[in-house]
Amino acid sequence: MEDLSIVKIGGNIIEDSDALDQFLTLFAQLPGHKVLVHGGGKKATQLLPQLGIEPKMVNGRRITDAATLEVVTMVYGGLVNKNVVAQLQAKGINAIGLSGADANTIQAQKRSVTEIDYGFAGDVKGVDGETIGKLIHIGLTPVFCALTHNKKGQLLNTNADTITAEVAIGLSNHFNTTIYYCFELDGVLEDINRKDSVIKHINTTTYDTLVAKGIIVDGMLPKMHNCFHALKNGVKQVKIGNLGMFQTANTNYTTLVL
Ligand SMILES: Nc1ncnc2c1ncn2[C@@H]1O[C@H](COP(=O)(O)OP(=O)(O)O)[C@@H](O)[C@H]1O
Ligand SMILES: CC(=O)N[C@@H](CCC(=O)OP(=O)(O)O)C(=O)O
Repeated sequence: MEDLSIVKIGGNIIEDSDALDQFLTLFAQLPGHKVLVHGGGKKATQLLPQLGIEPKMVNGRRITDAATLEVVTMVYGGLVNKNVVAQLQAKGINAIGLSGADANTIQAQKRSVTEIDYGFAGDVKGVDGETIGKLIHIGLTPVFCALTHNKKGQLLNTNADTITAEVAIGLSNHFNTTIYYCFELDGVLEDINRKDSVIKHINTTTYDTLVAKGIIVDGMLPKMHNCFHALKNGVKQVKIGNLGMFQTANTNYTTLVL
């Protein structure tokens, strides 16, 4: 099987035009088959109050009422996705922007209501790895936003880290997949105030200790959960850090192991 890289770009990079340009240059240089997934949660959180809608997050996931769904559809599927695609085209990459509804690539179901009603938030049910693989084999580079659908006409908002893990799992029957979760730091840090305190390897046991010590918190919690889920379901490697670092001999990033 051929190798394939799935790269997730974090919200803080999307917000900074210079950092985004640098990131997309590195992504364009990445050899072999590749897929990009982007979020944009930060942009949505900034825009929602300007439109009179209060942003609400619980455990790193957005409570998505009907008005919020309209805004995130415009931001993730429109503004962010189309800008990223246009910038990749300018760098010689034949990118194609996709939501999960496009070519029915990612089906999801509305998250069931337990003690929290997340509204139009979607849990992924299935990924059509074969169709995504065909797009890749005709020379296209898929760029996924954080939107899925339920195949009954309803768009759903799905965490971009989850989309990354599920698309990687769906492609693992067709490629040897490696996930790179990229954000503004070099990896998971032992001390959030010391950028050089990167933890090089995390397994499920050390993860539990890091959570118990309060070292891994906030957005890092669902990200790490997605990392282990991917490794348990056919993804070969998961790395967290900075895309520039992965392309050098420097190993000062975080590698997840089971
Ligand atoms: N131990 C840690 N090391 C690094 N980042 C951490 C850690 N614990 C929590 N974080 C937070 O996780 C964030 C990245 O996850 P997330 O909020 O999902 O952002 P993104 O959209 O950039 O992927 C970091 O910006 C940081 O604030
Ligand atoms: C359901 C849910 O939480 N969806 C996320 C999707 C965007 C995202 O994940 O963006 P980042 O990766 O930049 O955080 C949200 O609306 O914030």
